[in-house]
Amino acid sequence: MGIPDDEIDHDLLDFMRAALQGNTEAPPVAKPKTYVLESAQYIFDNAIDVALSREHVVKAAENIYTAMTKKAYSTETWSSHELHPKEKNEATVDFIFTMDLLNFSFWSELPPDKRFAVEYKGKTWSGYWSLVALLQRALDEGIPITTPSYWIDTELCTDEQLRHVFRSNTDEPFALLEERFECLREAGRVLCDRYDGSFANMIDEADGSAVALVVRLADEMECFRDEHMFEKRPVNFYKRAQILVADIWACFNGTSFGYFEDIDDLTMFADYRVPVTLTTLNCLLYGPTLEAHIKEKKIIPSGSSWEVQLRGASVWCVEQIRREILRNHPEAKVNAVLIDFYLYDTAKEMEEKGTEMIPHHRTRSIWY
Ligand SMILES: Nc1nc2c(c(CN[C@H]3C=C[C@H](O)[C@@H]3O)cn2[C@@H]2O[C@H](COP(=O)(O)O)[C@@H](O)[C@H]2O)c(=O)[nH]1
Repeated sequence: MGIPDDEIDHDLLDFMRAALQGNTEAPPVAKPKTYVLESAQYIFDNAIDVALSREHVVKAAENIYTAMTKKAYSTETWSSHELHPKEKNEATVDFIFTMDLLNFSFWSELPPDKRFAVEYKGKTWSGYWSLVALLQRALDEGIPITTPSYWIDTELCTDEQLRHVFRSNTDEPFALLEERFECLREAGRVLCDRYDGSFANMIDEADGSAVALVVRLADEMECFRDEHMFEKRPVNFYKRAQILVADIWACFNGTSFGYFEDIDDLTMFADYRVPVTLTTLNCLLYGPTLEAHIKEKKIIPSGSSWEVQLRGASVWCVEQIRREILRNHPEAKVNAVLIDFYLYDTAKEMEEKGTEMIPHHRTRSIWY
């Protein structure tokens, strides 16, 4: 069986053919690569504690395609969420950067009325939405929490002030608060030193490539460098760098700041919520020891073999679902980003409905 077509570098092949015919023009600039999909395939091929069910992937692909089509699931869905910013301007670019800089580790072992929560617009928000709510709350209070130059202003942006921004409406503090402050400081320094204090300028530098922007984020900001070792090899997930670019793309409907020619090259975002949906759909399977560990809500250390297998298999599973959908529906407007968004929203809907699901895995880190 030959190499799948979408893994052949056609630019390189064209260049080699031309060179053989004596045409020695400058070679094409090598396309940047995140190596997330290669990492996911390597992890999956060498995993012993996770597996995929081909039969359920095929079934899930059809069900997901049907549901997404019925819901007309598209980039427009992103802005339909109540708390997501609606304006299509640079302030929204700053908002999304801040949001995805801090988009990690919201899980809590406390019951819903005791876990970290933010009251905003008459509702109580937890998880990812508590972050979006507290950013909106700070802006309403006149605190420029989405402005990079503010994050490095030691006079105004004190830890005290940040603790006020991240205050909870319960007794539980936000997880990894100090690490979040460090993310703001580091990103603030880089954006102010190199991009005139604006992520929009960094988007410009990527020149319409989502992959180049993800690579630039991981290269230039340690807090986006979601890289680990598995079986003696480096593996990349770049979850927050990828979801940042995806959120910009979705918010701006692929235009303006959200224009990216290679958005389809992004992968699923390896978090702790979507694997629950994949498991509930019986696509992602855990070995008995790992499954028992997850069901007992025991900690899985960041960077451990189990955690890397779980994240890699989730990315690879969504890739198989994506390929299956496009195999049966070549015209479908789906990519890993929209499938991922749909799976995350489905996880939240199932949670709301009290659907019986395996608990999400417990890893505490700044990566997701
Ligand atoms: N793979 C993936 N992971 C996502 C999201 C989102 C929210 N994305 C919004 C944008 C478009 C979508 O329609 C959503 O409206 C958050 N997360 C991750 O989940 C975890 C939070 O879980 P919980 O504590 O239950 O809120 C945490 O790791 C967080 O980083 C996503 O879309 N995909």
